[in-house]
Amino acid sequence: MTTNSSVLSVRGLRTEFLASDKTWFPVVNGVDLEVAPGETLAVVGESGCGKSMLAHSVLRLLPKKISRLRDGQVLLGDQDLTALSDVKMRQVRGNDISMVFQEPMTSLNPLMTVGDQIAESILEHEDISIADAKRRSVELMDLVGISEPAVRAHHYPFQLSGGLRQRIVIAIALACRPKVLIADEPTTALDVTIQAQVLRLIDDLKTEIGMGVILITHDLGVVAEWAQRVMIMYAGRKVEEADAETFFQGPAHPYSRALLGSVPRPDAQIDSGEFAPLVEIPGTVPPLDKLGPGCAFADRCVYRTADCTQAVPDFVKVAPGRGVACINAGDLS
Ligand SMILES: Nc1ncnc2c1ncn2[C@@H]1O[C@H](COP(=O)(O)OP(=O)(O)OP(=O)(O)O)[C@@H](O)[C@H]1O
Repeated sequence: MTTNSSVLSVRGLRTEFLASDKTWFPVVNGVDLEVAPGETLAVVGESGCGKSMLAHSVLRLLPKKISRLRDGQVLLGDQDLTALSDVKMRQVRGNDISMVFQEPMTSLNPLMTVGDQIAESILEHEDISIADAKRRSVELMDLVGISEPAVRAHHYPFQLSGGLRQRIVIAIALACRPKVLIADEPTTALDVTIQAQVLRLIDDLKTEIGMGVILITHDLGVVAEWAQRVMIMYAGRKVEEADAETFFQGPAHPYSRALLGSVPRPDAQIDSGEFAPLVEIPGTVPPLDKLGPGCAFADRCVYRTADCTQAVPDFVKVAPGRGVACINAGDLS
């Protein structure tokens, strides 16, 4: 069972990929998470840290043959999604859990008008007439910021810009009023103004229908504005979790600190009125199939000590809703 306050509960999730030498290596490694109704949990980390694979594992959309869900539970209410048949899992997807991917074309049918695609999604989940579903699809298009929705409802995906297509995908994802929405960089293709509109839309609906949101993003500005809780991933593992306010006041993991140092912040304004330059984190995320025995961040960490390369640090809960996986976290200045 999920806890009373959670709509989705992930326990000890481990997903593996097949390396070129035919051995399996973890890309999601023992991850736990909880999402409450009406809450946005931001999942943050550099490219290749396993954020998308975490989302794909929850939805059981992993590429077959080269990847496998090795361990763990994904609890939606009292249902463990890892134990469902493929048929049952298809009913859960797009009904109880929806996902918005980075690339909208992967989610749209090129041979159907966008209005019909939204209406079809509504009809799958609600007992209303086709005419009402079409009317609702136009309303949803309006809601996600598409001008002239009644006209554009008759367009095919290829006739719309990338940004408009992404808004259609979001309309489809929200049409069934899911319990959980997983949004993987949902606004990457959109300009900043539209990005804020779309995030506000997700936020409004989240509050209105008590949906839990997992928001995967590289953008800490987006996290600060829209997320209540933050989970930082590095090399397939959860390295820090905190409520957003606590996190921004004082991130506990050296990686989180480095990430926060790498974004321009209004409070970092320097005297000339310019923003302080970005601080890059030296090095890159190591290949996940070649990780050593210690902390995967050790090579890039300014707080590294000899012990860091001995063993992978445990994720330790330091306060309710707060945890960190760093043996030196308590001593960072
Ligand atoms: N198709 C694939 N084949 C082999 N390995 C893969 C594949 N997709 C992902 N991986 C492995 O999974 C790891 C995590 O990838 P994932 O896409 O989850 O990262 P991410 O944090 O979502 O990055 P991004 O922000 O760029 O989307 C990669 O570093 C890689 O080792």
